[in-house]
Amino acid sequence: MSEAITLDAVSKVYGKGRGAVAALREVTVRFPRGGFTAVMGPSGSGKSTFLHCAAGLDRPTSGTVRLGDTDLSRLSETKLTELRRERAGFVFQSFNLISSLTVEQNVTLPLRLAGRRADAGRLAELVRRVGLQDRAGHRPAQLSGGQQQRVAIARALISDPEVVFADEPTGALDTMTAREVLTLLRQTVDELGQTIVMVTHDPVAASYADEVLFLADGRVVDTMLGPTAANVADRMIRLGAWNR
Ligand SMILES: Nc1ncnc2c1ncn2[C@@H]1O[C@H](COP(=O)(O)OP(=O)(O)OP(=O)(O)O)[C@@H](O)[C@H]1O
Repeated sequence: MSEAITLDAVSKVYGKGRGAVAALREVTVRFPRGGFTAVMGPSGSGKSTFLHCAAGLDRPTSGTVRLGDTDLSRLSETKLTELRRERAGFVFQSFNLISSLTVEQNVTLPLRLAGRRADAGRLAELVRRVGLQDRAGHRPAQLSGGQQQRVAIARALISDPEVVFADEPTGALDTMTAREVLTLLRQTVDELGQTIVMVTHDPVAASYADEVLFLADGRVVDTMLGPTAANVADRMIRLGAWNR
């Protein structure tokens, strides 16, 4: 099968009765292997819920999520945790590094949690790829925000995951640093064939993707191939994303 992730009629309802909120409504999407997809939409449109359901961090109320051929709804919590650790990588806005561990120890943590050892060659290659070969023994507090996010990217890639989920990966970075991080993500797609799904509110960040998925009110309302920042911004304005 050529899809990395498939969502079929995925709905997510928070709460019950009159207070219930439908955060996702019958969302059906296929993410191709080796593709870089950005997910955008106004505040409250369901982006985080979408990412959490797609990544097996949260369970849909109905519908099916598949990673490769694996139906996530059939997995126990333990199996789901294993799947996330071994077959997915995560990059968050706030880096989520462990402050007492060095760069190399942070990068290899997912493997060690799975009881596996890092291949020394692969670790060195990844640390070099993210430009931190001179910082391998440093701790996060000794690094800039951009460097910390590059550690997080190497950590996301160490298990050679089928997909990397990125949640506002440049949200805490200045413009220049954000571009370096986005270029690095783009290179992992072009050079390693990595699949990336990235939630962002930034049209410039979205322009690094192959395709943009626009959510509004829990539904996919549009897609855009070969996005430019200007086209994405225009579409977001028409969705009322930045109305006050
Ligand atoms: N744990 C929860 N309990 C109740 N409602 C929730 C919960 N999480 C999200 N929601 C609601 O679901 C809807 C979608 O939220 P979600 O966080 O997925 O949107 P988003 O597009 O990521 O928003 P933002 O851009 O502001 O982060 C919103 O109406 C939100 O209030």
